Amino acid sequence: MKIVADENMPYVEALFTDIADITLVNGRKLTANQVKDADVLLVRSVTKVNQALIQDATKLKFVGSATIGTDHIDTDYLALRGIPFSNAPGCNATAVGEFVFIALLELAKKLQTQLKGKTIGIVGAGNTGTAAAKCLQAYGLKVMLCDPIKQAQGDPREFVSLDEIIAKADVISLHVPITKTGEHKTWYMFDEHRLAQLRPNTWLVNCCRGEVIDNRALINIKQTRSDLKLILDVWQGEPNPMAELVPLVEFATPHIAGYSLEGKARGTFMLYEKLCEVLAIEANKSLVNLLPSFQFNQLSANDGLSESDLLKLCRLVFDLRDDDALFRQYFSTPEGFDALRKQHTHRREFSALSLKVMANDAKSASNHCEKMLSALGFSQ
Ligand SMILES: NC(=O)c1ccc[n+]([C@@H]2O[C@H](COP(=O)([O-])OP(=O)(O)OC[C@H]3O[C@@H](n4cnc5c(N)ncnc54)[C@H](O)[C@@H]3O)[C@@H](O)[C@H]2O)c1
Ligand SMILES: O=C(O)[C@H](O)[C@H](O)COP(=O)(O)O
Repeated sequence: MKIVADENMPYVEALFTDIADITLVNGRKLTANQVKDADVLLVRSVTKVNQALIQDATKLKFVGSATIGTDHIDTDYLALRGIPFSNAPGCNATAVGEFVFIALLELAKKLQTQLKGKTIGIVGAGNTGTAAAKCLQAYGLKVMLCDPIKQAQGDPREFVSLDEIIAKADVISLHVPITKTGEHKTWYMFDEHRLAQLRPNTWLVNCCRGEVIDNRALINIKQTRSDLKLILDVWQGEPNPMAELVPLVEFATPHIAGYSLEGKARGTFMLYEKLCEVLAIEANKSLVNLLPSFQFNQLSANDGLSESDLLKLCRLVFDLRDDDALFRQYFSTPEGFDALRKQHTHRREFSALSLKVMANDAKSASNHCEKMLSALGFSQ
């Protein structure tokens, strides 16, 4: 049996060697010829899986994408061919949630202000939006959720409209899939008109898909609205972001919000489990055994962490400034965007770090700080 897999999918060899021969390929440049004798195809978001790619792959019995998004997959064509498909919903939600939290702490630091006290609007309350809300609420921030689809499905959480988020939130973070049609389409959800409605000093975060914001309109509005602050992990036209936009952005990263080591491992592992199910074989590997130990195993923190202390702690698992600096230097070089993603030093999730909080006051041993760090996801 032959598995063709994206070379940027970690742990493929560790998980699939016992099942099949593995050929690793450049996912962005994958050709129909490379796939034609594959039994299994494992991709990431950069590979368009459609009729043109797989029509000659007559032996194909499974396609997996180690991603949350499925906009690169022609699922109708796969269904027509009767080829089972699985993505990896939720695999990198924690990574995205922590990315948003850390990026906002970084932005507050850069602007010499505080994140504490701000009201956050989350647009799209699925896996990643919920994970972001969890971190932000753990830090005591007021979070508003907008998700008309979940609301209509009877999700018991409280929801508000997008207009209310735009009118009331200090920070807006986007967590929707890219959809081009229908009542809730998200393509250019933030077009010229919506961008013009943003309140003074709004912080806008996009780590879902670039085309949810009209990037040309964003460039135009930033020319006159320096009060708007931007954190962009995703870009219209990847892998070629609009060069004029990058200097206008406070933090710029190459679509790596979901790139924690845990998130990537979870994505590959979910496909491993699914393929075992499809092939009716036992899944005898374990996810825990894949992950290396973290270099900072256990730390003690003093009670009463300031926002600045909290950011220092977060930087131990992920220092966003490194990715931002590399992005500005290399995004416009040939293949620079993809190289930055490939060479991204996989960060860990908060759970990799065990923290013991030393109470300043013996009476407050079970203190607020300990609870907050635990709710953020740090181990204890
Ligand atoms: N930057 C990254 O590294 C990264 C990582 C993971 C996911 N993503 C992207 O983020 C997207 C969201 O991921 P997820 O795991 O949260 O997906 P999800 O499917 O769990 O949640 C998406 C939510 O958006 C809601 N939604 C759809 N249209 C909406 C609209 N018009 N207004 C408000 N809400 C709307 C849906 O009802 C759903 O609850 C993915 O589709 C993917 O494109 C990016
Ligand atoms: O949709 C997703 O899951 C994310 O966008 C994912 O992080 C994309 O990463 P890629 O598959 O391109 O490595």
